[in-house]
Amino acid sequence: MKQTDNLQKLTIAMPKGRIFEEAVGFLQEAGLQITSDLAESRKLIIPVPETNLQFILAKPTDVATYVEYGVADVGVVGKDVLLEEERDVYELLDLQIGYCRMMVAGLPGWKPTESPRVASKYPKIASRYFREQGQQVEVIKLNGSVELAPIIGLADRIVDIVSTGQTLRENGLIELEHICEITTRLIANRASYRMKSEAVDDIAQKFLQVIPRNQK
Ligand SMILES: Nc1ncnc2c1ncn2[C@@H]1O[C@H](COP(=O)(O)OP(=O)(O)OP(=O)(O)O)[C@@H](O)[C@H]1O
Ligand SMILES: O=P(O)(O)OC[C@H]1O[C@H](OP(=O)(O)OP(=O)(O)O)[C@H](O)[C@@H]1O
Repeated sequence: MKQTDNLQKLTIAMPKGRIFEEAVGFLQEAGLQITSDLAESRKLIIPVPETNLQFILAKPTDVATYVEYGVADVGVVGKDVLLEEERDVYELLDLQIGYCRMMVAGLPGWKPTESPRVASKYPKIASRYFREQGQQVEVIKLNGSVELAPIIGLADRIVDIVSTGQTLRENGLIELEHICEITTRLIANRASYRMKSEAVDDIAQKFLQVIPRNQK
């Protein structure tokens, strides 16, 4: 019997796209044998040789869904997704990568209207924020290029992620209100956290050792 046969098998959901490379770098630093050319492959399930681990590559917004349903034991996901999807998962660690911020933005000189409209890829975050501010707004869900909305007159403000600020700048928009900071998190399925505590703890410990090196 191979040494790995005794170990609890662990499936880790990884986000494809923007945070993928940073997350892979993180895993490599944590000592996991994962190759950096994964992004070029179309393979979606990747076993890590000589270990009890396998990765599944998911759309960032779906990572918490795979983890909530237990088809992945742990996942790497942006706080924005957790706030929007409100999935029933444990948030284990702030990995302190994927830094960006959730903002309200709009045109300079923006003035409140009688029936304000806010466009966002994050309708729940936007609705919650304006409700907390005591403001009644209509939230319009978009799937991308959200900065178009105020320029073209679909909405007077947007709620979106800002990182470098380039997209806002190049479209003549400004940051109006700061909602929250966003970073990438390690999450776990609730049952896996209990039933596979050793394997989950082991991966969390590996991640934990890398975090101080990543601090801004
Ligand atoms: N500038 C940024 N814009 C968007 N997401 C960012 C940014 N910086 C870090 N992130 C993180 O990356 C994740 C989004 O990655 P990505 O843009 O690849 O996904 P996506 O929006 O689902 O992609 P798409 O819909 O374009 O396929 C977010 O969940 C967020 O936590
Ligand atoms: O502040 P910046 O560095 O410019 O980054 C922010 C932009 O990046 C994201 O869009 P993304 O590139 O994911 O494209 P999208 O319009 O398809 O959502 C986000 O929705 C902003 O539009």
